[in-house]
Amino acid sequence: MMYVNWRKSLTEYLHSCYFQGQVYYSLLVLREDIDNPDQRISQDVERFCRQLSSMVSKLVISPFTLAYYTYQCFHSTGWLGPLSIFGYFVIGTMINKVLMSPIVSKLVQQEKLEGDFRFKHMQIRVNAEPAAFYRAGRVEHMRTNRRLQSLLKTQRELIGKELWLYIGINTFDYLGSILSYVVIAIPIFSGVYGDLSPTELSSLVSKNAFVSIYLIGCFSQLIDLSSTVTDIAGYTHRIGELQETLLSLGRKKNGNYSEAKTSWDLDGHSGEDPVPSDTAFLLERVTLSVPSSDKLLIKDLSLRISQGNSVMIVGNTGTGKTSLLRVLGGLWESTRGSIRMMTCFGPRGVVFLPQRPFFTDGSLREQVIYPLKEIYPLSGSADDERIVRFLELAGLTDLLARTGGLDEQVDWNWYDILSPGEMQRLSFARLFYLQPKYAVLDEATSALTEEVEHELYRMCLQLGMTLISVGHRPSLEKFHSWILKLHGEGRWELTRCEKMKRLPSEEGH
Ligand SMILES: Nc1ncnc2c1ncn2[C@@H]1O[C@H](COP(=O)(O)OP(=O)(O)OP(=O)(O)O)[C@@H](O)[C@H]1O
Repeated sequence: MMYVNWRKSLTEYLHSCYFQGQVYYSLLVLREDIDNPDQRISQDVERFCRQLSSMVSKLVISPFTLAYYTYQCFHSTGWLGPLSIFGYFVIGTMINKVLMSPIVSKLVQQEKLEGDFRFKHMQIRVNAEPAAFYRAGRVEHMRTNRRLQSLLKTQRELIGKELWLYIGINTFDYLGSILSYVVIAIPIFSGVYGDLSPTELSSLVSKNAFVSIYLIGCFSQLIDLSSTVTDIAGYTHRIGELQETLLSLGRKKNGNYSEAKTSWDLDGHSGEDPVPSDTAFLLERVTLSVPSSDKLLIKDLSLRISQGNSVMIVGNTGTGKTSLLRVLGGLWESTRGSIRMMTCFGPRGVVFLPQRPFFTDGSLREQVIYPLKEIYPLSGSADDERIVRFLELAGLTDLLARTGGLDEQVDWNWYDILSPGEMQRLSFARLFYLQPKYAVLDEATSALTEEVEHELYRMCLQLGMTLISVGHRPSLEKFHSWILKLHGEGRWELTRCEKMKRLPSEEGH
């Protein structure tokens, strides 16, 4: 029995070494993740602490059990027993090391990809509303799936490699059981136990009985399996819940916005309702309340937003300016009245610049052309020139140098390396690139100076966009034909803006 315990102690020790490797690499990955502020850190810290306490307990106990059983083994078999067991496990360790090395690097890769995948999820959760304004569902789905696929591929490779390690560990377990018989056989056949009766001898041998050792092993495997089954049951439950939620959301889909309008239209067909081509939104007696509290924001608003008639929405904080844009974008439903969006999302229709700029992962080009997956409508150097020109117009020439080119794959988080003003400038570069007929700007220049704001708005008008903007500065009024003032509690006021007329003469300067 003592040989068996010996073997177990050494196996445990080897496992703890392997475990130590895992923990060490977890630490490296953790450090890498700290560079990217991520909810994952708290989970990793928790996991790490659990692993660490388990490892420390094993490392503390192992030397004592090793010393004790070495002595016991030496006592009953002489030097031969401990030496053969040590030799056996040294060979085992060497083979295990060969099998473990590729696993450790794969494990690191898997942890990194898992972190990237979770980070992407977190990014979408945090920026759900801005992403929805961009109708970026499909493109973000594609990008997230790409990360998931590479994570799954690495996990499959890891499982393949772990299989060989487990085969190795089990083989050593099995051969170790036989070795325990061999070790006890040596003193028996060399006459050390010559004075024992056959009954006493058989009881000595039965202490190392192979079947009982293996049976215990089988039972512990079964017990291990039950924890796996518990995990699977938990995951299945969670996935079931998610599926039910998605199904119920699908059923509740906003009737005012058809499937065609949930994505961007690049061909210019809105697909339904033959309507005056110069109208973007038609609101008839719209009443709008906050969904969660029924707080009345706008009552009986009728408005037609058509080409050339830019509208500026003003009002105090919390009066419902952004909420009105949410309704226009189909993110919220109105309480009463009808809202018709008569154009499509995208370059031929309307593009929203949400209050919080939204950036995805990827190169500078991907930020500018977002949420398009590919450049549009030009390609090659002509498109590069356009992008560079629009970056210049947005005042971001230095960004091109910082990123090292339009297509340089950067692994930074765009939110970390851009100032709020630069984020807004980059959003405008995107808008210039997409050149929609209508641009909905929600405090899109709040972090910029009046001069820069003037330049950016002037450029929008030069590119033929009709603006629907939310803003606080009176200096913005001159870019709009109408001012919609929200007073709160449902009250509003629509006035014609005379200042707009002065703009063309200014452009001459
Ligand atoms: N997602 C939400 N869920 C519930 N209530 C919300 C949500 N977003 C905003 N509100 C509430 O709706 C009201 C109007 O908010 P909204 O964002 O439209 O204000 P706003 O006029 O754009 O203000 P600001 O000038 O600060 O941007 C506020 O009382 C706000 O607390």
